[in-house]
Amino acid sequence: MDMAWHAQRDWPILEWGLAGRLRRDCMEEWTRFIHHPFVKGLANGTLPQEVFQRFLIQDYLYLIQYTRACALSVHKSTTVADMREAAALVSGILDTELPLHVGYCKGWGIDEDMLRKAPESLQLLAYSRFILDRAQTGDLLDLLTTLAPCMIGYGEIGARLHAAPATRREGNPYWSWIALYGGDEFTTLVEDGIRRLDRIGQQYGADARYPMLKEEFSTATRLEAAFWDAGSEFPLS
Ligand SMILES: Cc1ncc(CO)c(N)n1
Repeated sequence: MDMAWHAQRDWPILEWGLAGRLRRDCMEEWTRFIHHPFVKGLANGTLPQEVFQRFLIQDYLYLIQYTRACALSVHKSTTVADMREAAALVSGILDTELPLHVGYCKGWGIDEDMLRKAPESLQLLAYSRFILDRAQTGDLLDLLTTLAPCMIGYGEIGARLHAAPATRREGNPYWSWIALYGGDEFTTLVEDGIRRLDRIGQQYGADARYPMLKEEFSTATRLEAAFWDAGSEFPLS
């Protein structure tokens, strides 16, 4: 029996609509992102703790920049319904995800002061400034397309690792990370994001603009793949 995880069978919405088309057309970059050695280290628990800590610090700084870009999606919305949806995502990150991240870092011995004082890595600078550029110069569709690999990719990684028989559960220090991104709450967020991208795509003429959208999705995916090494510049302590 084939035990491998297939989006088509295990999470079909991943292949649906505009997001599905972009993911398929950028499969080479996508594979490098979601099957990165860092992800394998999370799955089998062999990733060195210090490497994970340095990554978490950069990821916290990333979420702040990501939230600033999301805030611009409120400004770019042209209907009150779209504004509300965008604003809900901004408060969701500020009130739920960021405090969770701070609590999670504390469990790994990283306090808030360390988070605040940490220098931004080149990977973070490149990725966040790319997102903020698309957020400032593009419209709502450019922005949501640029933000899509982040949300969908972590959702797919979470779902894959959660389901894979090869993933170590007991005694794996990274199981809580896997459970978060493979859990129901994050899964629902990703599914809402996939539907929203498709709806905005239809509204904003995605078909005619597809080459540019593909470029945005592809670049963001390459930057996600590079981001696994975001902590590598900075030794702890
Ligand atoms: C770099 C990165 N991409 C995606 C996510 C998912 O929120 C995250 N926390 N960090």
